[in-house]
Amino acid sequence: MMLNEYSVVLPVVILCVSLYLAFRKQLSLPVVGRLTSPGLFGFWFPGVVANILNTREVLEKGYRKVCLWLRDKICVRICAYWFVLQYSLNDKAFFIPQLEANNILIPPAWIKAYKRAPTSDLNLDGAIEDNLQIKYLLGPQIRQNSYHIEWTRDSLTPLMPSILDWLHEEITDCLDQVLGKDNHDFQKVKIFPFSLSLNCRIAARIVVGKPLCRDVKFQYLCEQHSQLLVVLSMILKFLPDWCKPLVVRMSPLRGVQRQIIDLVRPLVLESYRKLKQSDRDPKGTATEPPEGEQQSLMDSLVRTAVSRTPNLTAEENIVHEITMRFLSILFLFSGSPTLTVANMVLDLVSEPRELYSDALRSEIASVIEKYGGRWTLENLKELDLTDSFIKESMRLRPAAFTIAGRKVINPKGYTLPDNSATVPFGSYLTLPMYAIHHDQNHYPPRTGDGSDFDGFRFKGTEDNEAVPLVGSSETFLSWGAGRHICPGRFASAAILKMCLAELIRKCDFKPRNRISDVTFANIYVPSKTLTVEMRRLNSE
Ligand code: HEM
Repeated sequence: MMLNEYSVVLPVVILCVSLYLAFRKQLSLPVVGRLTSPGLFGFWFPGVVANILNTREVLEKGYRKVCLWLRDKICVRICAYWFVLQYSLNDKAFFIPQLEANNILIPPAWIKAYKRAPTSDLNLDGAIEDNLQIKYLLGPQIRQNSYHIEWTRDSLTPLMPSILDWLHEEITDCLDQVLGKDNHDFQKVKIFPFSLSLNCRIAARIVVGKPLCRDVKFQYLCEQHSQLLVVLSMILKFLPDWCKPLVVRMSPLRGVQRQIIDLVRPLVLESYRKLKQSDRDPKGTATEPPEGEQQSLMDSLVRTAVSRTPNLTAEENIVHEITMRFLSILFLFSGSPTLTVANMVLDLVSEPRELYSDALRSEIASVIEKYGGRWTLENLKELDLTDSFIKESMRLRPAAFTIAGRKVINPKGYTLPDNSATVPFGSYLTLPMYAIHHDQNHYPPRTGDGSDFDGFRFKGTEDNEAVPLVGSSETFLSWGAGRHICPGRFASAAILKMCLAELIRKCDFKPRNRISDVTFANIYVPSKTLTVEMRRLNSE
């Protein structure tokens, strides 16, 4: 048999990783996952790989509960502790051995204490940096000076009422592009790429405005950039720090960024020069909608950047800084909002039409008619069924299995709220969102056919108040939790509602079965090749 370099390198890599895992400092917490006992060399490795491939099953195993009656019987409790491996609902943390670090799952009972933990102990930036590698891909300033959070809260959200018309226009134009303006035949649309392009358009319209957001080359570059960030962050995660810049330089990323910078430059410079000439609002907040052809929030982004970065004066540095900030906002839109739009359309076509589609269509038609064909924040608030439908879709199909990940950055470690263990520096803590969202004690199945999906469960009834889409709670964690809860959730909820309303108002969909989603490690996404048959309605 011929020996090649792989037959030598691969066993050495497996041996090194196994040795590292076997001798890594062990936690005194229960372990959940396959083949997790550190036996002979190499036995950890398949266990860790199995945990990556079966994250959902492993997490559910750790969360699983016995019925409350059994839980109260002490002998069953002891047996359950040792044999059934149910931790979260017994108010215990557990950990899943992974390659990069210990991944500790916090039980729901500790969420309040978890949210209050000081940032000097548990830190989001550390978790983001390790997972998304933003420092290497978009530059260290994005998280060191994260003024886009302030911009989202103080400019984007308050200006939503004035920019809804632009976004409405963009959704319509995107549908024209995908389905054709006058074509009323059914067409197969790949739902994930469609959703990605719609969300990239929305982000571009907000930040760079028209006409650039309509430029086909610019649209292509934005979509390519968003996808490159996902792939590269996954690769960089497993490489040593010293070679990361090299890998990024060898990838197409910098080339795509350079082209985007060239296209965005004139807009940034126009806004910056305007700002220098005016002495308006030095605090960097915007209270009025922008005017003029460009119709974007570029002015407010430049103003926030300049007020939060006093040493930013050279024009070329400003161009680079603002483009990178735009690309991080674009990345935010190409993540959860893209998955949510794809998932809500898939839920719409796969759930019984008579239960949801018809009711949503008539709610949307009556609201838009009442307000003369224009969407406003006020009339979007009247879409109670639409609000609930999107929330149910987000509940059942969150973008990840766990959420609110934090890294332990205190060198002395972090002591768990029940004092059961001190988790060492570098570990990750996170909440088992998927398992909480799928817990039938919080969310009973639909009456009638027992399906998990109950699209109108969050709407108000005579006995219960509505639970709005933007709301976050210990049983609905899609927007995160605590001090880092998503600042874009108000803008995002309005945009999601308008997207679904416009899709339902303007299109007809053929029903289809929802085939299983793609799961890998913590990721849970619809398949990129899934198609939905849709056509423009004649009345439009
Ligand atoms: C479906 C849509 C969205 C979902 C489900 C979502 C969810 C989240 C989650 C789970 C977090 C982390 C919270 C935590 O760790 O506790 C987050 C953070 C964040 N989101 Fe969103 N998001 C969405 C859309 C957006 C949009 C459109 C924007 C911006 C324009 C945005 C801006 C941000 C920012 C800036 C942060 C970081 C906050 C911080 O570091 O303190 N999000 N989002």
